[in-house]
Amino acid sequence: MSTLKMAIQKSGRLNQDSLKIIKDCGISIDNGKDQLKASASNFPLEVFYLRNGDIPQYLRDGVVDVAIIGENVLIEKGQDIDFVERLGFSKCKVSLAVPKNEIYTDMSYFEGKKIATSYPNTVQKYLNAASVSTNVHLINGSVEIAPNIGLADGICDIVSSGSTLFKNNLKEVEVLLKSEAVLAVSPRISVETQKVLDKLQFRIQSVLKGRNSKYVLLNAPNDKLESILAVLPGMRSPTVLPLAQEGWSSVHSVISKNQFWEIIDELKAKGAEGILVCPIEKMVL
Ligand SMILES: Nc1ncnc2c1ncn2[C@@H]1O[C@H](COP(=O)(O)OP(=O)(O)OP(=O)(O)O)[C@@H](O)[C@H]1O
Ligand SMILES: O=P(O)(O)OC[C@H]1O[C@H](OP(=O)(O)OP(=O)(O)O)[C@H](O)[C@@H]1O
Ligand SMILES: [Mg+2]
Repeated sequence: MSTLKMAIQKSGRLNQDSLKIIKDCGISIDNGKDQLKASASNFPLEVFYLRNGDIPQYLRDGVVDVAIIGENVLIEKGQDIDFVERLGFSKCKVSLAVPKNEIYTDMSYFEGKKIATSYPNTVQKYLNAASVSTNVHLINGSVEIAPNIGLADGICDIVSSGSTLFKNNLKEVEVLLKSEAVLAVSPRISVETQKVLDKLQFRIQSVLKGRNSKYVLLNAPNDKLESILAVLPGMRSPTVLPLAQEGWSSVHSVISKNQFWEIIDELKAKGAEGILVCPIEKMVL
């Protein structure tokens, strides 16, 4: 079997969650701190620790077969590279921001002005779509400081909680895109290696489904069973087992994290008792 070469970020925001998802797929890698490359002992996988910004080019050249990377970086530097899975972590936006006390109505604000950013292509595309002519100034870090030191009138950078903007007296005025970590694939992946990727992707999907679901156990009086079962989805349908105590049943089901609290409230209102909620490690449908 051929070996799948995967790039992950060497250090930074994506590193820990990328290693965690590989681990949760049951794959053991030696992630010694100073190594730039590591092999899995129980799956045909090699992991390369690289700078996030360099990864699109490595994918394009086929130096690596797949990568865990922010969708924002693909949009900026790898429009020709597809991704096959959204991974549900490192969620953020790429936004334009201006000093807090500026009056902002629309994109015409930026006409003839200067924007500092690490995302020049993304910004330029947005400016073109709005037919605004602006000077885009590339800087690689600490972008939010630019307006305060007179380097630019506005900035375009990643926004998550908004606290970096707040601390620098800036306000978000346009959201250019929303992003999360994705599994990107080299256009040069071989047919043989694609088979290994399919296996890995199957595992990743099982892990993600598990992360997005909870296993719920509860006790229900038999006379209320029907209405309780009506709010429970389950994988196929809920499991119902008799309790030792006459007139009661134990109900087991799987609930999506998104609907979780609504369903729990409804279950309680309908007479469910002793509700237990457990994490799901993996889910294979
Ligand atoms: N504050 C944040 N909240 C959520 N996700 C973020 C945040 N900042 C960055 N990200 C996501 O994590 C990715 C990596 O960000 P990070 O700042 O660690 O690396 P970088 O400096 O852009 O890249 P490099 O590895 O080239 O140094 C970004 O491309 C983005 O997708
Ligand atoms: O909206 P917030 O939650 O404040 O997050 C946004 C900040 O996070 C990122 O920087 P990071 O902390 O990764 O530092 P960096 O500039 O060194 O990459 C990004 O470049 C923003 O500055
Ligand atoms: Mg950063």
